[in-house]
Amino acid sequence: MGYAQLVIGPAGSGKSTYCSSLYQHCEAVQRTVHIVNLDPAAEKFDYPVAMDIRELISLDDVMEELGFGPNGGLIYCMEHLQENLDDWLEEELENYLDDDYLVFDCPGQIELFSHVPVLKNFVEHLQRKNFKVCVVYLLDSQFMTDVTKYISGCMASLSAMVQLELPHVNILSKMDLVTDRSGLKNYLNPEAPILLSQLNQHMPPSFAKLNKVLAELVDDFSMVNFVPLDLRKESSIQYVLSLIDNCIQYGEDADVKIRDFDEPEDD
Ligand SMILES: Nc1nc2c(ncn2[C@@H]2O[C@H](COP(=O)(O)OP(=O)(O)OP(=O)(O)O)[C@@H](O)[C@H]2O)c(=O)[nH]1
Ligand SMILES: [Mg+2]
Repeated sequence: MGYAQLVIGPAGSGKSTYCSSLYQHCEAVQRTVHIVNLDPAAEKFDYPVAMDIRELISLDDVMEELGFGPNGGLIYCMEHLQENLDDWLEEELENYLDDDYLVFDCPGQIELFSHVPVLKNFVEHLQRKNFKVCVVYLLDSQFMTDVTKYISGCMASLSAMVQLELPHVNILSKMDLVTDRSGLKNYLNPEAPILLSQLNQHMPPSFAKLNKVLAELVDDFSMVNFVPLDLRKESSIQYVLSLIDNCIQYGEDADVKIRDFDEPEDD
């Protein structure tokens, strides 16, 4: 049994920075995680790269040789990854043992978790290999400054939940940039009436009906809740990690084993 986080979210939401902070945190508490780069366009890393999609295919080559633009090129690369799950990924995974914990740093194009089945197939492959996978969706705290941006971020998260059907943790990243925390609660646990009134304030009256449906969707499902993450604080990273671990039952199996072993048997 292996464990995995699939770190997704809009471009620039802080995925790679999260991965590197997580790596450092784990190193400090003497826990091993392996960070995998799944972004064929990535150029520099603040974490040791355990596996790298660029060894399979690089965006530069695809753009140069096939004439794709950056976004089309990225989708091409990810589809190439999908076609190579049985060889490239399979071979790479052989380097990891049963209890290993992998963190996949994904590209930021939201197409990847809205309508292209690549990540879905990727995850299914991991599951066949006995990995327990949790989606970690990052949204930049700056999205709170504009409720219309925020709701689109929620929709993207919902779409990942629906498409990937996995345990899912939403994170509001870059909390160090938030100075005014007064309205924070409304964004961490959004409620329909508040969202609705804010949306209506920001959009022309013709959107009222749509706003109502959107606000209710986010609220009704109670699926979109965010956990704030402030990378300056070890306690914040620790808390987020414990939530994710809990979702994939990391550590629980080990506990059970110890308990089984310790407890005397009744005759
Ligand atoms: N202040 C602050 N800035 C951050 C934080 N996390 C990331 N950033 C900055 O936000 C920018 C984007 O961060 P990345 O980690 O590269 O974001 P990403 O989601 O990996 O971006 P893509 O891979 O391009 O989608 C960088 O300039 C980071 O320095 C944070 O917690 N606080
Ligand atoms: Mg990145």
